[in-house]
Amino acid sequence: MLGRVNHIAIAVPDLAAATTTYRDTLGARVSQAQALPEHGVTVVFVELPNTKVELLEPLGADSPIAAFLEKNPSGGMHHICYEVEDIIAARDRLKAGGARVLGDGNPKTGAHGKPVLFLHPKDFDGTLVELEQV
Ligand SMILES: CC[C@H](C(=O)O)C(=O)SCCNC(=O)CCNC(=O)[C@H](O)C(C)(C)COP(=O)(O)OP(=O)(O)OC[C@H]1O[C@@H](n2cnc3c(N)ncnc32)[C@H](O)[C@@H]1OP(=O)(O)O
Ligand SMILES: [Co+2]
Repeated sequence: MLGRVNHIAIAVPDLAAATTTYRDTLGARVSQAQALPEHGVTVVFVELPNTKVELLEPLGADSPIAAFLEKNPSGGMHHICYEVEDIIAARDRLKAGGARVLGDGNPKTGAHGKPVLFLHPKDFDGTLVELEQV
């Protein structure tokens, strides 16, 4: 079911500072910031030869990453995104196996304009899993 790792996400308290760290200190290519109000975050992507790192900071009052940053004020690894060919088939197979799909269970459009879903971290070894249909 799983394809490539599309991105690994790091939640940060200050996206501009984290962008400077990756661009200047680490010499990486970093995209322009994308505000995603429907997801409660602003993101940039660090472009790497074999995958991407998504840096994300809260956007708005109800950001889903606010509690994470309260527990991890310096930031931290937030989720891993795997590519799938058929996100509905993946969702249905996972739900049939008892996994919790977050939100209303229907895919939303992610930062890449593709359908995404999130799976509860408690069902996947303490790791928030995002699936992106490619
Ligand atoms: C889609 C746009 C973009 C893209 O790539 O295209 C993005 O990736 S946007 C990313 C931001 N959006 C999301 O993360 C949506 C899914 N996330 C959620 O719905 C919440 O963050 C949730 C439910 C995973 C956690 O919410 P919250 O922290 O408010 O709830 P709890 O405090 O009740 O947490 C429950 C339990 O899970 C642990 N937890 C929370 N976040 C994480 C995490 N990132 N990794 C691992 N574990 C996590 C939390 O510590 C609680 O554990 P407990 O032992 O009960 O304290
Ligand atoms: Co993501």
